[in-house]
Amino acid sequence: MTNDNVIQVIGGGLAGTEAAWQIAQAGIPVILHEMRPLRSSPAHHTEHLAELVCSNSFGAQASDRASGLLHEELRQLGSVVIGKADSHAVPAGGALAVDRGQFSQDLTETLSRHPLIELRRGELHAIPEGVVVLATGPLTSPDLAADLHRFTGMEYLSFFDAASPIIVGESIDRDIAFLASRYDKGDAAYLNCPMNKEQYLQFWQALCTAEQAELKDFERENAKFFEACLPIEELARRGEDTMRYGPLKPVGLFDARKGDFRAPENQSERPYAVVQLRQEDKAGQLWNMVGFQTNLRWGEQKRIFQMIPGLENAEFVRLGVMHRNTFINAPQLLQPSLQFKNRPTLLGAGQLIGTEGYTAAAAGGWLAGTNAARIALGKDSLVLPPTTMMGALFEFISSAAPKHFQPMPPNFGILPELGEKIKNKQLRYGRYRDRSLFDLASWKAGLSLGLAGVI
Ligand SMILES: Cc1cc2nc3c(=O)[nH]c(=O)nc-3n(C[C@H](O)[C@H](O)[C@H](O)COP(=O)(O)OP(=O)(O)OC[C@H]3O[C@@H](n4cnc5c(N)ncnc54)[C@H](O)[C@@H]3O)c2cc1C
Repeated sequence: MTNDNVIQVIGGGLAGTEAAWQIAQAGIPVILHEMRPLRSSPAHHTEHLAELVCSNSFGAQASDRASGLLHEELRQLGSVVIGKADSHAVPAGGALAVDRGQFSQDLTETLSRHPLIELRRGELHAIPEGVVVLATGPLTSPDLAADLHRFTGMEYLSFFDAASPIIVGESIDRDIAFLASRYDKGDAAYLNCPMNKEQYLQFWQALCTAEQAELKDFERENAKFFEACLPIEELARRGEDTMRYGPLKPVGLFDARKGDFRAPENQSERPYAVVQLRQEDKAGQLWNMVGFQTNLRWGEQKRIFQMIPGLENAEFVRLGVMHRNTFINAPQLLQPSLQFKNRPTLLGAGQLIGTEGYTAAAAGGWLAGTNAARIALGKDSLVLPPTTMMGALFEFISSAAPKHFQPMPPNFGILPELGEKIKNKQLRYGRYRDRSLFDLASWKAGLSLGLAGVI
């Protein structure tokens, strides 16, 4: 590809894939650089674009939830990532979960077929000239990270994130595990492993005393975890009941083989704790352990997770791992258009700029890609965060941290009614009822991790 107008996107993860697609759809040629498979990150396993490194879920679908709202808006904005997520959805109650293999393979093929996209395999060691979208994620390769460090003159921020194990479906004991979605929402999509009190307490004790994998530099700096994705052993250490109020909460789950869960005589059948498994692939051959991200030694993972009723003979195709995720201090370095303040032709997207999670990465990729195309086309006005949630978030950021952001125009995107409600704090989100708008938005959609360093 020789066109002078060509835009370079670095990183073929969730954000880079979306950005490259939006640029190409705007009629601009784009080179998408992806270092895999020539060089892999510690968390990726395949050579495909938009690989999901841990859970296969993009979060709740309902449009009054932060993730669902972003899904809906991204759909309307022509997001290729959410479009393909819809095409490869697997049953997951009220969540948008995908067959990760089919999803990433389809995106790789779709982008490779686009006449304006050149998928170039190889690691970039320095930020190139021209219009560039930087989307190398939380595990940016060390050379490029050093170049970015030189360019920004600022230290990275970081936290630790972990991935959970995946189990072969046939090795799960279906006489014990039962199919159900919490509160009977949607299809009975999850496999649930019920525990009585004694089983739970033994399991809890085992987790509290289990051997951790080597933490290397993690220990020295007193590891900060991402609170929305804590390792299961860290939850266990926080108290006997913490897991029962988190991923193992027993409410809304009942084994239909035991009768009607609403009947008073069946109340005693309620489990003390429940481990949930979410379907990984369309065929239902693989299941991932929901909320079981972990940094235990692999031998310990097998020993302890096989204590879970129904998983006594579980065969693991992937075990949990933990990685340090780094990101830049976005509020100090970026404009709301995602352009770097000191080089407007360079844009950032995805978790590199602090937007944690698959859905948020796609949203940032959409915005950075759209703006990069507009810059290359010489358009003078740039799109600001266009979705309701992003709009609400940036509005909030503007008022909370005026020194870091320009005020947003009163534009609440394409679901204006919801946006207004969020802005006026009228809309509360189920389990986040007691939290502020900032907490809610930061968890799902924002530049919050960047903000955490400055507010
Ligand atoms: C261990 C772990 C567990 C996680 N669990 C979850 C979860 O359960 N749910 C969730 O929603 N989110 C989870 N996340 C976060 C999620 O993975 C990210 O938010 C999301 O993938 C970010 O998308 P991205 O495009 O910014 O980065 P990525 O998806 O990581 O993509 C970045 C891409 O850039 C490439 N790259 C890096 N450096 C270079 C270079 N120099 N040259 C060329 N290419 C390069 C990488 O190979 C990669 O393909 C987890 C992250 C980690 C690390």
